[in-house]
Amino acid sequence: MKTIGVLALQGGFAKHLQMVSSLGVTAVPVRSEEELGTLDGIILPGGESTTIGMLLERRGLLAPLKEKIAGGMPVFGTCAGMILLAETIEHHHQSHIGLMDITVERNAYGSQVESFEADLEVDLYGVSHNLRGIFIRAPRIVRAGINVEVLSRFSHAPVLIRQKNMLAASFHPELGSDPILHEFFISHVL
Ligand SMILES: NC(=O)CC[C@H](N)C(=O)O
Repeated sequence: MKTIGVLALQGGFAKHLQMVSSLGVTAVPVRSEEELGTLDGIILPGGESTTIGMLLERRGLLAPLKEKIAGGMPVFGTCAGMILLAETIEHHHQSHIGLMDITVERNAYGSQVESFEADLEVDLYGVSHNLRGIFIRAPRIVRAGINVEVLSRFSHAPVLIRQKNMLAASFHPELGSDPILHEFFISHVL
C-alpha cells in the first residue's frame, strides 16, 4: 500500500488529502522531518510560497525535503508548491527547494483578474484529457529547460510539467472534481 504525504504547514493541503484518500491511497499530513521518512511521494500544496518556504526552513524541513526529492522521491507541486520547486523565482528572494529547471513569475496572470478557470487539454502520455484548470493568483512558467516535459499549456505558457520524479501544475487540480492528475501522479510518477 502506498502512502502519500501532503505538506501541511500552510495553504490548501486538506483538499489534496481528501482527493488522495478518495482514490483509496493512504494520505498523511506532513509537518516534521520524521514524517518524511515513511513516504512513497509527497504533494506540495498551494498557499503562500514565501510562508511555506519560511516554515520549511524554521522546522528544519527544507534541507531534508530537498535531499529526498533530489534522491528521487516523487513530488507533485501545485501553485505555491510549484513555486517552491522552481530553480528561479523572478524578482523574489525566498527560501525554496529549487530543483526543477524552470523560472516562474509569481502572481503573473494579472492583479485585477486574480483568479480564473480555463479549459485545459492535458497530454498524459498519448492520452489527451480535458480538464478544468482553476488558477488562483497563479504563477506563470516563463522558462522551462530542455529536460522539462510540457503536458499542458494555457495561452502559450506551460501550466503542467514534469521533470523525472517531479510533477508540477500552476493551477489547483485538488479544487476541481476530476482526480486525473492525482491518479496520474500515483500511477505514473510514483
Ligand atoms: N494559489 C496559490 O498557491 C498562490 C501562490 C501565491 N500567489 C504565491 O506566490 O505563493
